[in-house]
Amino acid sequence: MAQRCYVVGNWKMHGMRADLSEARAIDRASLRLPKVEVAIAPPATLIATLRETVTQIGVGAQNCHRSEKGAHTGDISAPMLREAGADFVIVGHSERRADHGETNDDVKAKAEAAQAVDLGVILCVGESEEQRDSGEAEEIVARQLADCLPASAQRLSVAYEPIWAIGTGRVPSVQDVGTMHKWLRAVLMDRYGDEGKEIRILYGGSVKGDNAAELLSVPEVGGALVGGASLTADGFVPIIAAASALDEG
Ligand SMILES: O=C[C@H](O)COP(=O)(O)O
Repeated sequence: MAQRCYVVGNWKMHGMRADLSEARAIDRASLRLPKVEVAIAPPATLIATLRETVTQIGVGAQNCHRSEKGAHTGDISAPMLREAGADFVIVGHSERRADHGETNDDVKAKAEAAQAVDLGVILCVGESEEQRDSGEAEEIVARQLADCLPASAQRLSVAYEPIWAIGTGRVPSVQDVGTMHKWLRAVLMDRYGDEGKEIRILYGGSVKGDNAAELLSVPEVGGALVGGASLTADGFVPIIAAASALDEG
């Protein structure tokens, strides 16, 4: 069965209670666009409230600890996120790798911790500008993915996010996105066999209403992980609408 396109907003360190009105508007719009699976990952402080606020869209977290509990001041575990109302968690975002020194081993452990409590996982990978310029982006990102993959494909999605495209307004060519997604699909099938065919591979990095249709129509692109443009209904709904229109086309 063909899966719905998955469009996920990562609010990063943005969002106060007042911003939930945007999430409500996105939720209402999503009711009119049921062919697309929509979700928002707000900051942890808003997960429980967002869960109670929306009815159509998924609610996720942006990180979890690799352990279930313990002496880890300031951290939040996967079971805690689940209890707060999260459906999924993003792991391995390049901002977490850069800001908190997360390694591929950490990312894999976090993904497995999330799966252990039946949270969906969006596992992020992506190359730096230097790696792209050196002509080795595909090999490097495919290896990064192979090193991060959890033992099971349960509720797993992957997000390809070239670091140089995040928040910059720059996007790779559709050819480059297509080539990368093909490589990532090969890694997933190599690891999980036929199950690897079903894993959605999202594209992330400067997705907006005006480039979403083009990016989402690339073969093997199963959705989008959206930062800045997901913070408002005006920015996010056109992306969801573009995904919905593609499905009809
Ligand atoms: O997780 C989302 C990405 O980092 C993309 O962010 P952006 O849409 O602001 O470029």
